[in-house]
Amino acid sequence: MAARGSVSHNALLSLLPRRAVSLLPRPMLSPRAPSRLLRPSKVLAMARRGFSSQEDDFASPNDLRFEPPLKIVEYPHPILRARNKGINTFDENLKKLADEMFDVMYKTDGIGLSAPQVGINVQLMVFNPAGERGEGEEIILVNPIVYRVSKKTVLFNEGCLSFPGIYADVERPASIKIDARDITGGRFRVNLSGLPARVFQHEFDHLQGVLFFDRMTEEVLSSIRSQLKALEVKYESQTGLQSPERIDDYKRRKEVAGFGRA
Ligand SMILES: CSCC[C@H](NC=O)C(=O)N[C@@H](C)C(=O)N[C@@H](CO)C(=O)O
Ligand SMILES: [Fe+2]
Repeated sequence: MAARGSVSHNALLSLLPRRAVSLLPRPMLSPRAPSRLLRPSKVLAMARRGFSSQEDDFASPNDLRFEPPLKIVEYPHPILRARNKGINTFDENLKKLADEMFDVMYKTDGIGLSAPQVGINVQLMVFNPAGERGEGEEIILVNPIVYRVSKKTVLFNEGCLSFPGIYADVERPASIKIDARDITGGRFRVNLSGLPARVFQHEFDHLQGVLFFDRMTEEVLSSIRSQLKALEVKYESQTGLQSPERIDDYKRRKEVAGFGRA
């Protein structure tokens, strides 16, 4: 296994099934607005600069400040719906943050974790589909961008660390092509399929403020409605605040329809 925090692009490639990926720019989904297809000229300019469309809104040192041990933020905390800033400082603090995210992910039996789930609103995710320290490969992705998803979709019974104990079916593309930066700031492109594609998409959604129940059918959503309400009640009694969202008043977010395709 590669050392924590230093998973290389090559390690990621060796882990995952891979088909040749064209280097030609293709329409890309912006992390700021996942449903928006960017113009090829804009994509090219962004690729040359090496940043996503959020370059005007990067995280400051203050945005990246954290106190270990990290705690998982649960639904319906508004942090999970807040905007997540891009990262352009690849320093020791970022490595420590990723390290701490792995710690809390393993402790809570997770296979992936996004920064907003630990209260840090930035474009960072970690995952290890093996779910055990010392097994599988630890992947860290910074400023990920999805530029292609497969037409083929698959159902999977998903759980989310921000919704403890709740599992339900979510349909997502079977495979996906992404651009991202690694923990040192190096850029790479990769194709994901199988469980890595599933975990990536779940975490990528978190980076857009999208939660797994936003992608459930009405029928599936009904099956977990009472559990979601219980979390809303728990939030209200713990914080003394009104829940910022209620499943009973739920209106599906337009941008999540069609897996981010306009
Ligand atoms: C299938 S994508 C799930 C990713 C999720 N990450 C953040 O919320 C996650 O790790 N969820 C866990 C509840 C999970 O899926 N855990 C595994 C291993 O225990 C499980 O099979 O429940
Ligand atoms: Fe989640």
